[in-house]
Amino acid sequence: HQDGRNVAVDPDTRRRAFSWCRDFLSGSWKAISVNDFQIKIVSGGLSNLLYMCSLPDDVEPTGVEPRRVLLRIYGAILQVGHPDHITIRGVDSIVLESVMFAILAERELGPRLYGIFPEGRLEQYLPSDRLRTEQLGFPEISAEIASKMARFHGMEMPFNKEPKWLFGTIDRYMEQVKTIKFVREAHIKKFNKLIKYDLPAELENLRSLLTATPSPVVFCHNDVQEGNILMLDGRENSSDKLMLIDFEYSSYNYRGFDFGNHFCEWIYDYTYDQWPFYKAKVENYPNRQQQLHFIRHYLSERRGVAPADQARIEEDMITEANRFALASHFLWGLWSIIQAKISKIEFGYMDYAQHRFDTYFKQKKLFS
Ligand SMILES: CN(C)c1cc[n+](Cc2ccc(CCc3ccccc3)cc2)cc1
Repeated sequence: HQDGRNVAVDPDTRRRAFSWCRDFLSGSWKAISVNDFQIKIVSGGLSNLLYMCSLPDDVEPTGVEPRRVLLRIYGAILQVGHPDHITIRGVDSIVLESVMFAILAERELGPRLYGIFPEGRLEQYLPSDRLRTEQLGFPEISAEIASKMARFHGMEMPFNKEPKWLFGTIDRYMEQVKTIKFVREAHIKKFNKLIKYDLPAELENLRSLLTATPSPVVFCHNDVQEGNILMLDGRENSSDKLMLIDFEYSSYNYRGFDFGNHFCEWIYDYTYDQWPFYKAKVENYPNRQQQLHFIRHYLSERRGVAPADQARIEEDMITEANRFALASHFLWGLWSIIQAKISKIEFGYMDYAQHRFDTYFKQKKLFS
């Protein structure tokens, strides 16, 4: 639970938050004063600022308005390619992401949406905990992640259905990596080690391998990792206890990427509190039996598949997932090299990139 540190919220944010809650939630929110208004910081990351806003305990909602909401204030993001200045997030991505959030909210696949305005939005506050990396492998949890992913993939969304996100993003990152000039000795040494992989040549091998790997184009989450999965409070005995969140990178994409990327995230624990601030255990990558378990629950949303076909379908999906896992290593490996240059967050991005590419070449031998 991130009930927010005791950090006081600055008066200006308190005033703006209060007026958004009053104007967009209405009901009892119009009956309280700014002093009665409760606000606590949930997370003050660089990309988004999150606050929990509540009515005072002794005030009940008069109608359908929620008594507690999550206020998200869009942060400026680091525009890659211009590492020396922060630009305001591109308008197009805010509009697309807001439409996506609203549609998923209405279809009950994401948190409810109570207010939306240029600076941010008011979302349903979900009492919950984020999953821990080790929980991804728990059979019951893995089964529910698979069925939530299947529901996500079944969505018809008003976005471009050309599957250009994966290699469009990889190609863009590759161009940026080619122009990066590291100055810190530690970065230069690690970068020179990475160069030995001849990544531009390897990218062409990956492109042809995946072109030869059939994978349906569906609406993908693209970042199904433990930090983006909520374990909802009070659902201990329910089979519906998880919610996928953070759709910032969602797009039409090859289904295999969501499988393989999620399988890769079983390896990486980002909560490690010492350098390099992640823990990698390649042995945690799901084995064949765990992959089958995931795929069977993903397919269980489907009806009437003949048993003989089922075995063949499962086998093909295992190949599909493990080949697209290579794209996950490649994509986030390149992303991490760029972050090493532009990010202010203390994290072993170059070490992480090296690990992703090392694992890429190891798994390539096994799966392709
Ligand atoms: C942009 N995007 C959807 C992703 C980027 C990277 N990754 C892999 C990944 C995830 C998390 C991290 C750790 C980021 C972090 C940095 C400092 C402190 C805590 C976490 C690194 C790489 C997944 C998705």
